[in-house]
Amino acid sequence: MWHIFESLNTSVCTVLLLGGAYATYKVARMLTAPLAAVPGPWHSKITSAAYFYALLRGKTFSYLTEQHRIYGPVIRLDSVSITDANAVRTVLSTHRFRKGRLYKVAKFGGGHSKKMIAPAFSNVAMINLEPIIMDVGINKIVKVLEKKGAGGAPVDLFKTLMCMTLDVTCAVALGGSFNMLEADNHPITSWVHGILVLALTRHMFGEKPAELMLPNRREAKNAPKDVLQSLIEAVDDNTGEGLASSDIVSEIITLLLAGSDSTATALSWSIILLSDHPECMKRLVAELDEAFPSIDEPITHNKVAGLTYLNAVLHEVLRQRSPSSIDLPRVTPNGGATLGGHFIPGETEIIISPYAVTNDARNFERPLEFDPSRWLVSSEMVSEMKHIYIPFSMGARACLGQNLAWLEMRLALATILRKFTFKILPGQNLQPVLRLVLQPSDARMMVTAIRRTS
Ligand code: HEM
Repeated sequence: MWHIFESLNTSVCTVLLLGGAYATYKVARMLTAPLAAVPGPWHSKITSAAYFYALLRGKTFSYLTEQHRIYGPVIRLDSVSITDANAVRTVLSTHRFRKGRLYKVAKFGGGHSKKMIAPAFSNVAMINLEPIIMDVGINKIVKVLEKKGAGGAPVDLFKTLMCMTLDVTCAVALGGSFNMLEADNHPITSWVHGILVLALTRHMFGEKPAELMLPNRREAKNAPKDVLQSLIEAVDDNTGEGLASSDIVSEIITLLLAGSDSTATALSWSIILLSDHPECMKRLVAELDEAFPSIDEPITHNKVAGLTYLNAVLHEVLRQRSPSSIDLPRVTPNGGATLGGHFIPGETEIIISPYAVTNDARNFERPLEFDPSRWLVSSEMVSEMKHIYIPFSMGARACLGQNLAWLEMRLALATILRKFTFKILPGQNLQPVLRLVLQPSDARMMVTAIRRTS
C-alpha cells in the first residue's frame, strides 16, 4: 500500500488525504446532524446544489412541490421546507419565528414601517380607492386595448397589465400615476437598480441623495392622504422619531414592486388558465353578461364582489399559480420547535413556498386540476380550505395590500372579459417561471383582444 503513496508526489498525497478527511467529516455530520431524521433527498445531506440549481432556473416552486410529493410535508434540504397545514400556520401566524436571511438581502429600507403604513391599506381606505383604480387603471386599459388591438393586431397583454397595476399602485402610494399605460413602459429594472444605488449612496453620502429624490412632500400643505404621506408622518412608538428619507424611498420602491407585478401576473394567469379551460371561461363570461347586461354599464366593486364564479376563478388562479411564490424564509426560535411531528432545532431556517403548499395533495384534492368549482361549496368547506390558503401569506406578516389586490383583480378581470374576447397567440412559452414573481417564461403574452359589441 505505502509504495503507491511513495510513487505519488507530496502535493497529490496531501490533496487525497484532505479529500478523504473532508468526506469522512461530511458522512459523520450527515449521520449525526440534528436534521438527519427529517426525510429528504439523500444528496441534500451533503450539498444543496439541487435546490440552488432550481433557484437559478427559476424553478424552486416546482422542485419543492415534487420533493414534498415524494418525501412528505416536512423535508430537509439546505434548510427545512414545510407544507404541513398546522406547521405552516404555527410558523407564519406569530412573530416567534423571525424572518430569514433573504429579507436582509432584499430589504434596504429597514422594513420596520409595516405598522406605520398599514392604515393606508385598511378596508375603509380601499372603498375610497375604487374611483382612483377605475380612473388610473381600468378605464385606461380598456382604451389602450381598443387602440392597440384594433383590427386584431397582437397585443402584449402581460406587459399592458403590468403597466396598469404599476399605475394603480403608484397612484395609491404616491398620489399620482406614472402613466405607464400610456407610455407603454415598465421600469422594473431601473427600480431594482434604484434600490441598489440608494443603498450604496447612503453609505457614501448619508441621507442627502434620498432627500433629493423625495418630492417636496415634507413641506407640502394639503398633501394627499396616500401611503407616502403616512410614511412621512409616521413616528416610531419607541424612539419618537420619524423615518429617514432613504428608508421612505426604498419602502416606496419595495411597495411598488410588491404591489404591481404580483397583481398583474395573477391577472395574466387568469387569462391563460381560463383560455386553457374554455368551459370555465364560458361560465365566467355568462355570469358577467348577466350581471352587466349592457356592455357600457359601469363595473362597480359592489357588484363584482358578489359574483360567485368570478371570485371562485380568482381564488383558484391564486391557488394554482400563487404569484408570490418565492419561498418565505423564517428561523426557528432558540429552543427549537416541533413541526409536523419532527423536532427542528433552534436557529434552523424554515422555508415555506406558497406554491408548494397550495399544490400539495395533502392540502388540496386534485391540486393540478384547475377547478374553480372547488370553491363553490359550503362556507365550512371554504373555511377549511382557507386554513391553508396562503397566496398572501398569513398571520403577523401577511400581505398588506391584499384588499387592494382583490379590489383591483375583480374590477380588472370583470371589465376586460365583459368588453373583450381574448385569444392567446400560438408559439409562446407560457410555462411558469419564478423571477421575483411567478410569470410566463417568455415574460410576455401575445393575444388578440377583440372588442365585444354587446
Ligand atoms: C395578487 C396580488 C398579491 C399577492 C399574491 C401578494 C402576496 C404577498 C405575500 C405572499 C407577501 C408576504 C411576503 C413575505 O412574507 O415575505 C406580501 C407582502 C406584502 N405585500 Fe403583497 N401581494 C399582492 C399584492 C399586493 C399589493 C397590491 C400591495 C400594495 C400595493 C402589496 C403590498 C405588500 C406589502 C407592503 C407587503 C409586505 C408586508 C410586510 O412588510 O410584512 N401586495 N404580499
